[in-house]
Amino acid sequence: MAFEGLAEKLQGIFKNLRGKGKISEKDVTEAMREIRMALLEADVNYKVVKDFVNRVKERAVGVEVLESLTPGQQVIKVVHDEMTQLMGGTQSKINLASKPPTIVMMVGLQGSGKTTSSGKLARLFKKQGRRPLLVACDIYRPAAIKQLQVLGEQLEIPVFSMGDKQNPVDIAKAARAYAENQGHDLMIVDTAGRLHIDDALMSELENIKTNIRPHEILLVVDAMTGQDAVNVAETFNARLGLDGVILTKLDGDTRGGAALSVKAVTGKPIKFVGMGEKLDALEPFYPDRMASRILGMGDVLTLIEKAQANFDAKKAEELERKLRKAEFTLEDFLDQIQQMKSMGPLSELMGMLPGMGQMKALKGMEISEKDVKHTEAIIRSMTREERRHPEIINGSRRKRIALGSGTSVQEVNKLLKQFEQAQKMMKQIAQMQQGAKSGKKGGFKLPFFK
Ligand SMILES: Nc1nc2c(ncn2[C@@H]2O[C@H](COP(=O)(O)OP(=O)(O)OP(=O)(O)O)[C@@H](O)[C@H]2O)c(=O)[nH]1
Repeated sequence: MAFEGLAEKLQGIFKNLRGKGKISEKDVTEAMREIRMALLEADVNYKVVKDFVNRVKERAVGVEVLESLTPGQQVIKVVHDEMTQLMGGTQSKINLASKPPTIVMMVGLQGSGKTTSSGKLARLFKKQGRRPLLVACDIYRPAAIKQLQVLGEQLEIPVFSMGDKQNPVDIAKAARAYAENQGHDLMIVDTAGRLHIDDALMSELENIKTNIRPHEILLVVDAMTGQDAVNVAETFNARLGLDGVILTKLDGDTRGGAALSVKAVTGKPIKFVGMGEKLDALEPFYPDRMASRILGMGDVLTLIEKAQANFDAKKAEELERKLRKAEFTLEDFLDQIQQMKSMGPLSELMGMLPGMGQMKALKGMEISEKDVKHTEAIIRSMTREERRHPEIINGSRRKRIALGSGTSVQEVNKLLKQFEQAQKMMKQIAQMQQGAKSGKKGGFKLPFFK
């Protein structure tokens, strides 16, 4: 996960502060020195670090912080606020045209994830009820047009292309006429990239910009390249005037410097972040939520949104009913696993839970894709009766299930044990829920259930 090293260090520093009943200016100075080091090690631009630390320190040594009842918490709040500001304060959205189609021009270096992000963005807009058109203007990289066409097919979004013999400016102009004709309210233009910034690339992009006057120019940069990404953003901004940035590959183990420096250095906000290779792995960028993730406070809001987008409301209701009656079967267990899987990698989900980032022990416990596949295979190899009444699964049945699922008897045993524990836990939760409903002390409500 991105930011892991930084998050760990910051949490260590905060733990120290929280542990003190009263903190002095000297404590703050010491903490700021450590924060400065942690940010520099995370590859945040040195000037950005300097300004950031100065701002935090100025606020943190104020009377309202030091004299407060919870000075440690107050310092953390100041860091959170300033970090949110550093990344742009609030979410920045795409500029939409008052008269459609909105034209979004995607620019960036080769391999930054430009073509993939064009597809992901088109998908997001389609989900919001728009009619996007993808436009293939990268005539230099032989496979680029094909790549966009394949993405278009997967997403069921039309792709406009005129092959690689026409001038990109002409293609873009023809695409706009086509979009107007066909009632597309949005077009996303995938332009060519180069390995390095060069004059020919910039001139071509300027030319396209002058001719189609896009409402939004988005630069795609790879978070893994750290400060290089920030330099690239500065150069593109100087020549083209960007509206925003898409930071890709934030699912990798980047130290986080780019995310924290781009806005401060270029003045242009990050609008989306790429969180994986899959086409649904593009998220709107919320500075406050990202700051929470970095500071180990979790990102419960994004987690809830993901859950809402992926969990089937009917199934959730059904599950609640079963929970109440303590009728949780292996079939439900399989359903749960499948729904969890569609929310994305477990490691990413755990990073969004408050305090989870710190729990090193959990890392070892992480369920791999392979485990999930085996669990699915085992449950699928059971008969309906066995799934509903696992207590009938005796030795010979276990052998048959192991054989059928291509696993071992030990794995089948392990799964049945895990299920038994899950069932016990579910029973307890159900009892506590009943307690909560009847107003008994100690009851609590399950998240995601009304
Ligand atoms: N892990 C991860 N991989 C990504 C992400 N975004 C893109 N990629 C991968 O990065 C690689 C390059 O992406 P492309 O979209 O082909 O890059 P491009 O910028 O269009 O490259 P050119 O067309 O050559 O300019 C592909 O393998 C993508 O799957 C992301 O957010 N996370």
